[in-house]
Amino acid sequence: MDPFYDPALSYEQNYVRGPFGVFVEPVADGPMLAGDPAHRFVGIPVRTPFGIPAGPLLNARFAAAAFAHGFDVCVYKTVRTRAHACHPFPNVLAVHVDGDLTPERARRPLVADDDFAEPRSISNSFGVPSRDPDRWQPDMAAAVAAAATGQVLVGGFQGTKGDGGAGAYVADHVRAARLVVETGAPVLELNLSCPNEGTSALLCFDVPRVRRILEAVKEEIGDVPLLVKLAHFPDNDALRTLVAATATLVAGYSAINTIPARLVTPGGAQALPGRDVSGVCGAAIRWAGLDMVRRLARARDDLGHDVAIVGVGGVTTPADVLALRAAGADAVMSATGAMWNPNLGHEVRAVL
Ligand SMILES: Cc1cc2nc3c(=O)[nH]c(=O)nc-3n(C[C@H](O)[C@H](O)[C@H](O)COP(=O)(O)O)c2cc1C
Repeated sequence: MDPFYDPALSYEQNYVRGPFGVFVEPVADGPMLAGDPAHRFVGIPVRTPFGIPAGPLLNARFAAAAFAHGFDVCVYKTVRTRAHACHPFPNVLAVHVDGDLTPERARRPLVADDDFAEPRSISNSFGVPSRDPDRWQPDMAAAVAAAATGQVLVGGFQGTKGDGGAGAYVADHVRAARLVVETGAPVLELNLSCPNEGTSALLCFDVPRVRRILEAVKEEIGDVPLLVKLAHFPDNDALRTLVAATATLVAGYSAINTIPARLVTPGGAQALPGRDVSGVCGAAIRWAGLDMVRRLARARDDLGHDVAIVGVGGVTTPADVLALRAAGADAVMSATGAMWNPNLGHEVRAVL
């Protein structure tokens, strides 16, 4: 099936012309025939606690198509407080991993090309592009409005480092959160784990800084549920420290983001212009999403916190969704899997 985001086109071309494939075909029964919301997600009634995480849904047209095709919990691609350019093309490549992308395997280069065969793992390297808030706020509001009964749009955002030091960085997160709330998004998701920012030190591993940011954001947004997006934590003590320090400030944790690895062409040259490391997602990281959900669920139970867990990583089938739910996920999302199978929402509705 043709993906709804076309890797052969630039981010900008996808933004302007997309989505593609099944997502632009008419929907027979329409989203309004979704039936009664049988589940709750962070207190909100939803038809199914399944959808698409931050990334593939570039704007309101993509989000509306995802809702219409039965993805009931959808995250708008992460935005910033100011315009930010996309990394140079290409942004999505096929990545060839023989088996799981373990921490040990991720230390060696991976071959990347445009052969998107199954089992499908890909890399995405955008650098979290954003339009100016004047542009994305009305569009995010349109995405919020595209949700039918039993569906929810999550507003994805992150802070941007500037010249102003730690205080300004915290303030930028607060401003971003406020701008997202202004769109009417009923749930927010703060990305603490982008590996495509040109730094190996992901924000989610810096617990004191994360806590400072979350306290300030929480103060700003009050009761609007806030999710935070995490990377895979190899160290379980570090994960438990993060949960203990933040669980009273958030409505839930989404895990995982991509796993960074060095990408080379089949000939051994650097695969992407200007950056040698890129985030890998899809089949090869399924083990890591499952592992994080299990450990987050254990930490939640041991520490006695009432937080939601959103399982992400390598989900391509309804069986993958059920496995993450059995591991403790309250909701499940698929990026790579949904891009190449836009019918996955309907397939998951049949089992949840
Ligand atoms: C095209 C694409 C763009 C992405 N952009 C973002 C983003 O802007 N913010 C974010 O938090 N995660 C982003 N991600 C990561 C996904 O949300 C998800 O965590 C990751 O792809 C693992 O899920 P998967 O194995 O189902 O793809 C992106 C993923 C893809 C495929």
